[in-house]
Amino acid sequence: MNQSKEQRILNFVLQNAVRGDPCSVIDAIDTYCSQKEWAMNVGNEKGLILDKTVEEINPSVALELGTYCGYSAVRIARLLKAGARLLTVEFNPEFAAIAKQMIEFAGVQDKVTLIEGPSEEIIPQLKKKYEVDTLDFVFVDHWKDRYTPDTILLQECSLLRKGSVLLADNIIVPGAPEFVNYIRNNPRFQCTNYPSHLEYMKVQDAMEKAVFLG
Ligand SMILES: O=c1[nH]cnc2c(O)c(F)c(-c3ccc(F)cc3)cc12
Ligand SMILES: [Mg+2]
Repeated sequence: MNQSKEQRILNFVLQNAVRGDPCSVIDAIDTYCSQKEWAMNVGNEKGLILDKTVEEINPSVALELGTYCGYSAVRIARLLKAGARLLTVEFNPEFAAIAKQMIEFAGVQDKVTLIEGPSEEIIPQLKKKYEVDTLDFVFVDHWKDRYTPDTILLQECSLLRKGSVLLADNIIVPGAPEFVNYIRNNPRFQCTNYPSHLEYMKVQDAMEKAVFLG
């Protein structure tokens, strides 16, 4: 049966990166996706904005919505302090299976809990089933139509505290105009826009940071 693009990305990592070395996994994915096949990893330019945000917050508990192949899960987990953890949610079973192998090969599996399912079902389970109190950091990178409803759901489930930081990808491409309108006009969030480029392309994109004010 024909291999998927995501399987080809994983194979390239297994053959070209170093087991247990997250940076080599990140570099291998970026090499493959810039030279061979484009894929929707956050990439290295926006990835540096993600890195700086994670380092600034130094989160104990982080949530990622949209795992895909695990590129940003590895990016985030490699920066987490001892005992800190990342919960990452992926709806697509094929993507989740690839991401699991990617996370394990990178050697960050002890910091990462990969949860397969729709975000609207997983978010309400985080407190009781996944023993989350509140989230220090949320990387929003799943599907533009879920950005606003899931941000509202996080608040309804009391998962945000004063100072919790959301970082959303793809503000320009594919774009999340309804989310931008919601979050920038919501007095409970302090927003900052970070212009950048679409992964592996010379196309304008941006990330939006939103700090919950409590
Ligand atoms: O669906 C997505 N979820 C999360 N991140 C994405 C992304 O970073 C993209 F670039 C894109 C994208 C896909 C096709 C294009 F032509 C442009 C952007 C999509 C997603
Ligand atoms: Mg994205």
